Amino acid sequence: MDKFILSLDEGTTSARAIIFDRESNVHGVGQYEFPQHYPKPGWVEHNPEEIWEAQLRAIKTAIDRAKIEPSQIAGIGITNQRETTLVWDREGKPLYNAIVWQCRRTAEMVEEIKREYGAMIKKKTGLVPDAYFSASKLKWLLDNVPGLRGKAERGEVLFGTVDTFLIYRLTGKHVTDYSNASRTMLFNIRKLEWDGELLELFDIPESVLPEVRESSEVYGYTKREILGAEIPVSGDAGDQQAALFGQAAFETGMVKATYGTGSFILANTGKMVRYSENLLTTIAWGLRGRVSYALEGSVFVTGAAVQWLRDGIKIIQHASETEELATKLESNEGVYFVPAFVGLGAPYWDQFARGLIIGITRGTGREHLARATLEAIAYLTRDVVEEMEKLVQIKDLRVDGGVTANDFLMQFQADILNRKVIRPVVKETTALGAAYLAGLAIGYWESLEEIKDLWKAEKVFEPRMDEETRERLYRGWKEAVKRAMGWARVVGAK
Ligand SMILES: Nc1ncnc2c1ncn2[C@@H]1O[C@H](COP(=O)(O)OP(=O)(O)O)[C@@H](O)[C@H]1O
Ligand SMILES: O=P(O)(O)OC[C@H](O)CO
Repeated sequence: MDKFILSLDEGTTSARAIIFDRESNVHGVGQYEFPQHYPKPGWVEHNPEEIWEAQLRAIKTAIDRAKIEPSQIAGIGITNQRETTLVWDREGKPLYNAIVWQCRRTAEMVEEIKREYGAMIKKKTGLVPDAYFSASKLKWLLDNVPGLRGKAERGEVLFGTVDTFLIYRLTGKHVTDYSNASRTMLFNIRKLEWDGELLELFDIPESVLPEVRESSEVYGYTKREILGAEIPVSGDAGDQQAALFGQAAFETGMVKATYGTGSFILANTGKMVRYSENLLTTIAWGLRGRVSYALEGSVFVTGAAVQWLRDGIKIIQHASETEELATKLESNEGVYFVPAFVGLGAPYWDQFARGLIIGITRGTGREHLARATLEAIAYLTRDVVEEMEKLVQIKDLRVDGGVTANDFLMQFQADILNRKVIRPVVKETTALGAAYLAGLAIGYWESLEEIKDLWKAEKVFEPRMDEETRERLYRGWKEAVKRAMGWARVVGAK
């Protein structure tokens, strides 16, 4: 009987499950959204039970649609929204809502820590201190959830990112992988261990931490009552690292951009730990006794700005309408939109920036806002690629994620970068990367060479904008960003 790999892609807004075969064809997909909770301005939470339910339903739907038996699943790969912080007890019961990566509740705490310890943190973890990462979120939980610290000190609390929570529920094992650990701001990326000094700084008891493993190995087997079969869970990577893997970007200098809720641009730097002032150094994966590193530019809001046009100000009904609206105009006519809803990530790292639309005249309409939103996504990517280029030579950009369905944006991206933008045939690169990691651990795929051969381009966008236009547009963007920075401080908002 044919065997398949099941990949779980637990994202910020929905949980997906995808069944792949050896040629990386998709046989079944299940996807369910779950609620976002915003208890206060700038705060973002998920209910872990809602994540779990969505993920389980997605698994069952994917298996049904693929018309296979659970016993035909050779292995399971897990990939996840990163940094989002959960605590639960030994029975697997959540002790609070998950604090989502976008949540700003610890921004002030991190500003203080950054002033004194910024350089030390960057050296050890590769990260620019920010409320984005798990460390301050976990400290907040231990300091604010009644009784939690006491329980933690008695060894009754388990911490983890979403991968760890799912693996715990599926197998009963408390583990994570190098790529996810590298996003906590508690993990030493050179020594490959939890860092004592950082644990002390954030006041985190060691007993809550998961064991850190490679991204491709058997962590445990699914409990029989869940799927009626004991299936090895054998791959785990943060979603952006998994996408780099799924794009077969195995060589130094290869770059991918995933455009979803936010955008995440990663360059493989191989064995080299490269530091950039305004980018993150992160672990790409641990595989077959070797750790690979990456440089990352994390842009917090891109596709979410398109969602805001749809659900916030309601000027469109479907995300795809932005393409038609944008192409009604010859140019942006001077209108720029900086979607700094939760501050700005790479390369600006301004926790207090806020969204801005500038250049509005009486003639400004929906099409200008749509175009400015799509253009912003491309400018934000160029901001990151320019920083990366200072350290690695970049040839072209492999792209994936929901937003890449937008051909106007992909062409504009190629134009504004003056580089080829390549979209692959398999769009589910993140899930595919996790599937590959799971399959490599159990011999479903043998080698990286085999995987490289499976990667195929669907469309190549060639740059065709003249230099004068490109640089003039980009200068306008840089000016708009300056005006958005620090705004929450100006108006005294938290
Ligand atoms: N045709 C399109 N043009 C622009 N944005 C789009 C289009 N289709 C989807 N999106 C955006 O893509 C995002 C969803 O992409 P996805 O990769 O599923 O994100 P995530 O994994 O972060 O949940 C949404 O924010 C949506 O607004
Ligand atoms: O859920 P996504 O795909 O937007 O990814 C979120 C990132 O992992 C956050 O670092």
